[in-house]
Amino acid sequence: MTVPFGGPSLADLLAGARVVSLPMRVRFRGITTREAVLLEGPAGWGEFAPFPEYDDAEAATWLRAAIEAAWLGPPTPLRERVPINATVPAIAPQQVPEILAPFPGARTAKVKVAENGQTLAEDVARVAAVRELIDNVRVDANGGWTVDEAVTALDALTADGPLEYAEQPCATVPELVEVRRRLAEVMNRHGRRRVPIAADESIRRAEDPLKVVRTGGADVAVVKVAPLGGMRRLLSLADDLAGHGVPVVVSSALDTAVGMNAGLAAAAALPALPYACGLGTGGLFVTDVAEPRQVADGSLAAHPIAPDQTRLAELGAPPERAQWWLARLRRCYELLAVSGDAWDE
Ligand SMILES: O=C(O)CCC(=O)C1=CC=C[C@@H](O)[C@@H]1C(=O)O
Ligand SMILES: [Mg+2]
Repeated sequence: MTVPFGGPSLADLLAGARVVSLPMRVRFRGITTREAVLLEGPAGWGEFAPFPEYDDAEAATWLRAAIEAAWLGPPTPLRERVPINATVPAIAPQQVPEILAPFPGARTAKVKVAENGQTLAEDVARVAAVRELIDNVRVDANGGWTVDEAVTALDALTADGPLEYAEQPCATVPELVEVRRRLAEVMNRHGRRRVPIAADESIRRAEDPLKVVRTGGADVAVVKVAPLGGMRRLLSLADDLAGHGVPVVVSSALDTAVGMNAGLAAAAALPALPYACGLGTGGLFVTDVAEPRQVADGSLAAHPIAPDQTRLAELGAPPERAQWWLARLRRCYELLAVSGDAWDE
């Protein structure tokens, strides 16, 4: 069997693998339990946690990122702390103060909108409740609107104040281009500040992550370590995006404390960090695999933390789920090995 990027063998990976299952405080992205495989290697810990519905080809990229973290370690940091945004799931307005409590000093909030089964009035009420506590608000629709719905919704959501940006208002790149153009007209007519468009799924799930930028569909790019295949790949994409004048926002993929190490390390190594990062999602778990990092003055310390053995034992996944994850890890390893992938340092 070929060993990918001169890194670990499959036996090395499995030797240090722990499958965990973390209960969540609130439903987020339709899930209430987050499962992950944590890998211990010579450079530290890495996390393999592609969402269950992803196929093996997409999941293999996440494994690449896990191996990079545990066998190669983080890139050289340029800062010690990383500013983060508060993340607000699609909850009722009354729950907003409780959701914002674990983010002391956060100056930016990201609010989920366009949730299945909810109305625009609910989105408007949630954003209004957030604005009472944090005035710089961005929204994330996860591609849930049509072009018409996005224009109507973003018009309504800016009636009482500007939005920092709207993340993935529609699913496809041509729709993002259209929304961006139509919104500029509407905002201009109302004499309001333009709503910049941020691309998330159009970057992390795309064959060509630069396409959305080249076609004029995004002002900002949301970048995540695991779906991009690692910290160094994220840094290299950020460099290409900077060449197009597009800044990045590093976000989590609902990572455990181990996966968060990689997001924070990537953010700490970026030459420019103009936006608060979506790396404050640790608070969405009831318990995490390490003592939770505390948010102070709206930022998190960037240095890596190791998982706690007692917590790992307590959070161990049920045997059938552990088997499912280890079988997935084996298949993804084979895909990486066959692709002959190599570290591009
Ligand atoms: O960006 C943030 O504030 C937190 C991260 C976050 O929102 C997400 C993490 C994981 C899965 C995604 O559905 C979601 C996102 O769409 O950005
Ligand atoms: Mg998003």
